[in-house]
Amino acid sequence: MSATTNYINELKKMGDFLTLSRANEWHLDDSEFMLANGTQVNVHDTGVIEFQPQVHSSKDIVLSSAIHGNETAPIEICDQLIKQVLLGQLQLAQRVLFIFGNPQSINIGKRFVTENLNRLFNGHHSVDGIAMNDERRRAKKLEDYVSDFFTRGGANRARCHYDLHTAIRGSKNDKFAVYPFLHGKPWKKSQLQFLLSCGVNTVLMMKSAATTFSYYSSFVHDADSFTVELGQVKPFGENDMSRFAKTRDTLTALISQKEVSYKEFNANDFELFAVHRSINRTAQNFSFPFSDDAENFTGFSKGELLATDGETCYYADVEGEAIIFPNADVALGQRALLTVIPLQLTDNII
Ligand SMILES: O=C(O)CCC(=O)N[C@@H](CCC(=O)O)C(=O)O
Ligand SMILES: [Zn+2]
Repeated sequence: MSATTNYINELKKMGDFLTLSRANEWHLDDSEFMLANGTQVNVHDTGVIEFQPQVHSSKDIVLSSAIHGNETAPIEICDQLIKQVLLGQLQLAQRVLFIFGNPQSINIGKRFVTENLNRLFNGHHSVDGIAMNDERRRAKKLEDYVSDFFTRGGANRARCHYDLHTAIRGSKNDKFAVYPFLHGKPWKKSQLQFLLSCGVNTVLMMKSAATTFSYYSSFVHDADSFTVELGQVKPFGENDMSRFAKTRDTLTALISQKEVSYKEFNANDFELFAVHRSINRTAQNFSFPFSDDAENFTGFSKGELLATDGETCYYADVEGEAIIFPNADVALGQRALLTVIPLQLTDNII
């Protein structure tokens, strides 16, 4: 029996695509098969599995996790959903592409192996003069799988991509989403309603292009795409999965129902923030004046020190400027801190 036939039989029996992906860190031969309920399954690579239901569908949905390998809660959520589909316990109504981004980084329990995968999308994987590595090759492949998935779905279908993460630090607003820069296109209430149903009431609106997976799908494929932060990083086995029940139930409904109705849009249900600025680390001696347990969304008074990058000191220039994703250990040239300020809804929302 070939290795591929072997893994197909095992998948049909156990539904454990996560273990299969972790056992094949950077490559898995592709394969296709059909479930008893008529769902077409395509394994494109390690960590990349597509489901197409027999019924007519209207949405092409990408659910990614493990773009950072130590962010385990989203991996567990997706693992459960994939198992339910493979074992015929969940009947899909929509096309879905699940992605475990970086199986080797899951195995080593780290954010990445050589380089942060989420800084390599939108073409940043291939830059003249910079040597390729496993994460760069993986970023390119993931772009291609997403591109192929949306292209085969065809035009005039709803496209969405939820890239699921957890944050390194605790957050005053435990769950939040990053809405990639839309280049002037309007934000969508329907997407905020979906996020709220997931238990995410806090959204940061980016104001510039990025190298992230969610920005790639949004910019290149016009998908409704978000980075979704589902609480704080924990090792496998330490996540209280009851904290993710709303997210799991909403994702289940999204992929298994023809249409899902959400609570009517009410701006008061949300806390929206505009990204005020992004501070990059450019010097070896980069530091924050606050402790490692300072939470995301902690606000600073105007004039307070936010970060020191070599000779440059950054001070809050707006009252209440709040910190997001502070990380002094990033590679030189990369984002070490985002700051945000509250955003009042404008009319650029439909
Ligand atoms: O908590 C942190 O410092 C990082 C959590 C994380 O991985 N966040 C994403 C956000 C991506 C985006 O800006 O859309 C990342 O840093 O890649
Ligand atoms: Zn992450």
